Amino acid sequence: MTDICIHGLGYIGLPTATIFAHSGYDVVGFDTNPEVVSTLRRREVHFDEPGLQQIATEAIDSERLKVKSEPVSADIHIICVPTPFDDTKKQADLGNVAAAGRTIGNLLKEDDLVILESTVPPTTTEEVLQPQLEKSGLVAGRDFGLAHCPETVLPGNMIAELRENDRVIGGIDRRSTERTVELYDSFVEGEIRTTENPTTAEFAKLAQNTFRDTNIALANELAMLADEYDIDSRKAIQLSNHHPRVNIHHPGPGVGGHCLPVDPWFLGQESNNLNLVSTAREINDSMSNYTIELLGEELGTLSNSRIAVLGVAYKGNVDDTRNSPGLKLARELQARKSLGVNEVTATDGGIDDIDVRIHDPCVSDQTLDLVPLDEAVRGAEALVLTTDHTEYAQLSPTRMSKLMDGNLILDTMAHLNKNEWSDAGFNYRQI
Ligand SMILES: NC(=O)c1ccc[n+]([C@@H]2O[C@H](COP(=O)([O-])OP(=O)(O)OC[C@H]3O[C@@H](n4cnc5c(N)ncnc54)[C@H](O)[C@@H]3O)[C@@H](O)[C@H]2O)c1
Ligand SMILES: CC(=O)N[C@@H]1[C@@H](OP(=O)(O)OP(=O)(O)OC[C@H]2O[C@@H](n3ccc(=O)[nH]c3=O)[C@H](O)[C@@H]2O)O[C@H](CO)[C@@H](O)[C@@H]1O
Repeated sequence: MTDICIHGLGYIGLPTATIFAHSGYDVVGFDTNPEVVSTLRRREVHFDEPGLQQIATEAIDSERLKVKSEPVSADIHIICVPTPFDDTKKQADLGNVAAAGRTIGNLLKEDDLVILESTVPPTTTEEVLQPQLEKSGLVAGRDFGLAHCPETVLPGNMIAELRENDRVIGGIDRRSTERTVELYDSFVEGEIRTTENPTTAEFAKLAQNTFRDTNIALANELAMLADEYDIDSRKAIQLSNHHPRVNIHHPGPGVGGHCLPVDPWFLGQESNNLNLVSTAREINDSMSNYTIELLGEELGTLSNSRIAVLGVAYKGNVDDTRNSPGLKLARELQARKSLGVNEVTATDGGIDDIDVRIHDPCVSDQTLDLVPLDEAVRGAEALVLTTDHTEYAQLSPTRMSKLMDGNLILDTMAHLNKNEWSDAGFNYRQI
């Protein structure tokens, strides 16, 4: 008998399935993507997450975790499916959550427990998922349990955070909440806090990411302002942060990933009260334009320039390119070529024929036209560092200088050693 069926074996579902298996449960991991299933059955993890390959393989080898392309009946179902943002409707796309609900509804037995882990707009558990489950004829709260338990792990540190982070759990009734707390208590070392309903748990999760996104927007605005005074924004922010009640985040090339650029929109998708939050989103989204402005300022013109964009993962040491600032920058520079935009110099109305080459040591996506480092850098007038991969901290300015035709390095994450690059003859700029 299967104790737990996990629906969706991506960045969240696979580590979760693995940790439950290691906690002694019999777990089936179900994914609708056959490639994910076959890759995992070969004992290969289809994305980079430190430490996961080993513990996932151990869980599969022990047969505590079975990977399947069909869902199974189980006492507990945990939903970890994607919840992308539909940019045209400006709403969360909850199609995967509804589909998982339908699938589970077909398998549901009395006294089962269903837990939604995916990040969703407030009310989703009760208004989108519950009706799908109740198509089974069973009633939530009476015949089966239902709760939201949002995931808060940080990519790159997931294995530790799965155990150590605090959790918020909101069931549709007290018994659903208690059963869910008991389940997570088997491995969570942080505090488990409960809410009176799933909506509060949904809201609290979104508020965390909205706080971070809005804080980064403030840092980005401060960076643009500091530049007007010709001062180092990061030093100023660092000094500010010595105050016991100030904690400003870091500026950068924009905010990427599957969560921060999306979750603030979920929070207010039905509301007219999203003001500060939506402005913050716009500021963070505009950082690619600001980066292009800086490039134009330093190069004089972007026409016929060659630019190397280093880093298309959305942050350092991960392979995830979802909403990546580096990729957005590269695509916007490339679009100027095809559109014939020449706003930066605005002198001759000609075409910005920009040769943009992109490199990333952690990303292997064949569709992105990535090139080896030397090929990206050779003949470039400017390097733009958009991801703080550890590997990039080892770049040799002397070697880069020999390959390049120009001497501009735009270090959007302040990841490199400014003195070392300046001493090597670079015009070093950061955001
Ligand atoms: N990635 C993160 O850092 C992170 C952190 C916290 C919360 N979350 C949230 O967790 C959820 C999952 O995100 P992710 O990054 O793991 O996504 P992902 O795209 O990496 O993985 C989701 C998996 O679900 C599968 N899937 C889609 N529909 C399915 C269905 N109906 N039944 C079974 N499998 C299905 C997909 O094939 C995919 O393999 C999202 O709501 C996300 O916002 C993500
Ligand atoms: C509240 C919180 O911590 N939530 C985390 C977040 O995980 P994440 O990987 O998306 O988060 P970040 O590491 O913050 O990166 C996001 C982007 O912001 C850029 N950035 C970051 C800090 C900064 O000072 N200046 C920046 O510019 C960075 O480069 C990157 O592009 O959401 C997950 C899913 O909900 C959570 O589970 C996880 O806890």
